[in-house]
Amino acid sequence: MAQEKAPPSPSQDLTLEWVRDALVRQEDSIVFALIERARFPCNAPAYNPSLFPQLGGRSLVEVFVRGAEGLQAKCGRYQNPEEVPFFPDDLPAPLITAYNFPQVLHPISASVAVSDAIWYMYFNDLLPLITVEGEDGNYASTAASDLICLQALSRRIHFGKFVAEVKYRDAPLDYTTAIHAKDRDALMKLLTFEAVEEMVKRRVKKKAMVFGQNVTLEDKDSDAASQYKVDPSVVARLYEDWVIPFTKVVEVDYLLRRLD
Ligand SMILES: O=C(O)C(=O)C[C@]1(C(=O)O)C=C[C@@H](O)C=C1
Repeated sequence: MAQEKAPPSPSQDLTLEWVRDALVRQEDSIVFALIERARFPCNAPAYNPSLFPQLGGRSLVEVFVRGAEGLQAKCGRYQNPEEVPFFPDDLPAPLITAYNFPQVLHPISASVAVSDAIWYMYFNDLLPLITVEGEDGNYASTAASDLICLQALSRRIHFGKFVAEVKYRDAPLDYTTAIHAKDRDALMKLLTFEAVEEMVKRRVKKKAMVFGQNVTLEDKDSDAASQYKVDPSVVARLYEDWVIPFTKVVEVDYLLRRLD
């Protein structure tokens, strides 16, 4: 039986091809997560910090994400350098011995994060574009779907650290000059590949069409089948306006501290 081969570990194989393959794979997780979230209406009460006084001034979704991160921290999630929590303060220590994750990033990578920007974008910009207005009371399921979306987006965007590390190793001299000059614009120029960005946007739009179509047993396309569960152009816009720009900010922030 044909099976996907195991992914190479980043320490053996830290190439631009490897990190780009990882980003392509993560597109699937993001598109599927958005499709799942879009099953529910907006469910605004889950995001209102003053609705449930027993939550101490936090929204239900914030309580959910903090609680989930606490549990996952105990189970070792954040020992993996690919994972970045939204609420890093006060996370409990892991209960298990650390797995020996390959340490390919510079230690300053732990201080590079754009979690606040992802959080703000997700709730204020993206959710209104993928959900219909209204509420159905499924606040916990909605918050659980939000967590999956947020974690998938965060992993993808913070993967910029690995992309930046590869690019630095491939052309240390070019990058060193810009890093010493603290020249964000020069770094941004060095790491930008517009043709790759165009391909990414076209591919995620296509994935939203393929993964999000309504499947029927009719031979002919019915109206239902031609509607998508998440608007493919919104997924393309998510990448164009937020995912790719945030990934590039992570890359620049990482590179600026790469020689500390
Ligand atoms: O593939 C790369 O080289 C990346 O840096 C990733 C990425 C992206 O976020 O998709 C970001 C910047 C480049 O211009 C192209 C693509």
